[in-house]
Amino acid sequence: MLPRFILASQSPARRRLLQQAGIEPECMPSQFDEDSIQSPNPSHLVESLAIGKATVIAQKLAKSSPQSAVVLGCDSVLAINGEIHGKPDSPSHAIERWQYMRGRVGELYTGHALIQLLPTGSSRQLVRCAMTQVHFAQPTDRQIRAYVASGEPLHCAGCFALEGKGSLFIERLQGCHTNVIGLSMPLLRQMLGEMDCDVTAFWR
Ligand SMILES: Nc1nc2c(ncn2[C@H]2C[C@H](O)[C@@H](COP(=O)(O)OP(=O)(O)OP(=O)(O)O)O2)c(=O)[nH]1
Repeated sequence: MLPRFILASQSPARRRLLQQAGIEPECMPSQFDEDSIQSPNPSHLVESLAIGKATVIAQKLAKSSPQSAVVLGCDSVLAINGEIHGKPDSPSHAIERWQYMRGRVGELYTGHALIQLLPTGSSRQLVRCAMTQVHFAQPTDRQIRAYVASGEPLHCAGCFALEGKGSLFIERLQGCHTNVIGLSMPLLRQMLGEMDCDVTAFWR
């Protein structure tokens, strides 16, 4: 019987990454209050938020009958020149963000929290962070306005979708590219391995 893979996220991008890798997750958004955790350290921030999201769902599942399942929570932020940014607040905020980001290099951090629920009722957890450097191109103001008007950047922590129109404005990356989208797939494989789970066990 396939172990359950629970994605504690509403993110269609994260779900798509898993599905494209042959994992069909059960999506259970955590509704975790992301404002409840603040930190000047981006990796500490995203790891804390990721475990907060995963714990909400793991605790809900633990109340039902003991089962084997893994719960994955994630959180992504963009750090640029020491400032940490989540999703833009508004279209005008997204325009300002791009006018600042263009020509610069940002660091996209994604926290990953895995909680393994065992049939014995016990559980164990792992939290890791991955960082990818993002080299931004220099779109014109008109291009920035057009990109923001498309709506795409408004739902993304880095204010761009790497696999979408945003790809036009990213010169290059240094590090894992799926990490930028919201979930580092090689890191997921490594974390599952540390929990004695082979990622291929989730392939249908
Ligand atoms: N499609 C796409 N989405 C991206 C990209 N970069 C970041 N994102 C999205 C993924 C996440 O949905 C969002 C990061 O925000 P969070 O980590 O707080 O997750 P979110 O609040 O969306 O959902 P969650 O808290 O996991 O239920 O930005 C990208 O390159 N492509």
